[in-house]
Amino acid sequence: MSAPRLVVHRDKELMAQAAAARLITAIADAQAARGKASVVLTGGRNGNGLLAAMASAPARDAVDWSRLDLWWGDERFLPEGDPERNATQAREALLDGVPLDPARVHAMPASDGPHGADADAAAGAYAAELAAAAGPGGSAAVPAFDVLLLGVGPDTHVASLFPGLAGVRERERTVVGVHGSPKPPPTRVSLTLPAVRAAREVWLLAAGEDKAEAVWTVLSGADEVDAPAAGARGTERTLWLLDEAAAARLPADLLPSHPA
Ligand SMILES: O=C(O)[C@H](O)[C@@H](O)[C@H](O)[C@H](O)COP(=O)(O)O
Repeated sequence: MSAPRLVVHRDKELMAQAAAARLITAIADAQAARGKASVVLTGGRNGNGLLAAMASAPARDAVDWSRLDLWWGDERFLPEGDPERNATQAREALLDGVPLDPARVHAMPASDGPHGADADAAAGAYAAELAAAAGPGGSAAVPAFDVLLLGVGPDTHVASLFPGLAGVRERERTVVGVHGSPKPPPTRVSLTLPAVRAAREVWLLAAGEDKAEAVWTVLSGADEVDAPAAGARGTERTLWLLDEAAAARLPADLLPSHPA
């Protein structure tokens, strides 16, 4: 397992713009190599900031949007169209402005969907959708995601996997219902770490001084149950995309030799 790579940018705006350019290139490279690309989106300020930066990126349409499969790492379990849903925010930031194939946009179920208010049933349905999409190159249960994005919470959570809670301890299922989330809303649906670790590349996004302790905790060797971001790694690469404020607590030996 290769060590995580860090890239530190001047501030959160530049981090979002650079991450957007990096994602555009990664998608275009995957599509050139395999004819399609599969990306897992994340919610939160950094995740949505990246999508907004993609929307205005000069190279945006180097992506063949019609051959891009989009999934989510987690979702707030709310009614369809709720402004707090990650899918709603992603559509506003980018998705409604690019020619995606709707059949390739896999939003997690809403709380007023076919599973009603049963987040565990919604999680099971999303796991089945992932398994149906898993082809050659993927694990038995999820597609071979090219890039899986994760915002990192100040408590080191990623997706809706929170320190010490049941979701981060899950080792069999790929998607779980989350109840009692410390970050509102309390009910969510989330990929688990086994699903995260099936991705070729995992990119962790952290900007702002409120993330500095979490970044230091995780990169200093914390256990994944205590610090879920510590369990987020790709089969080919794990990349931390930071700004200087979020990297401020890192000792010199953990910092990249040259700031980006
Ligand atoms: O549903 C969510 O809220 C996100 O998926 C969550 O995992 C988010 O990525 C982190 O909490 C970081 O959020 P910020 O970037 O806003 O700090």
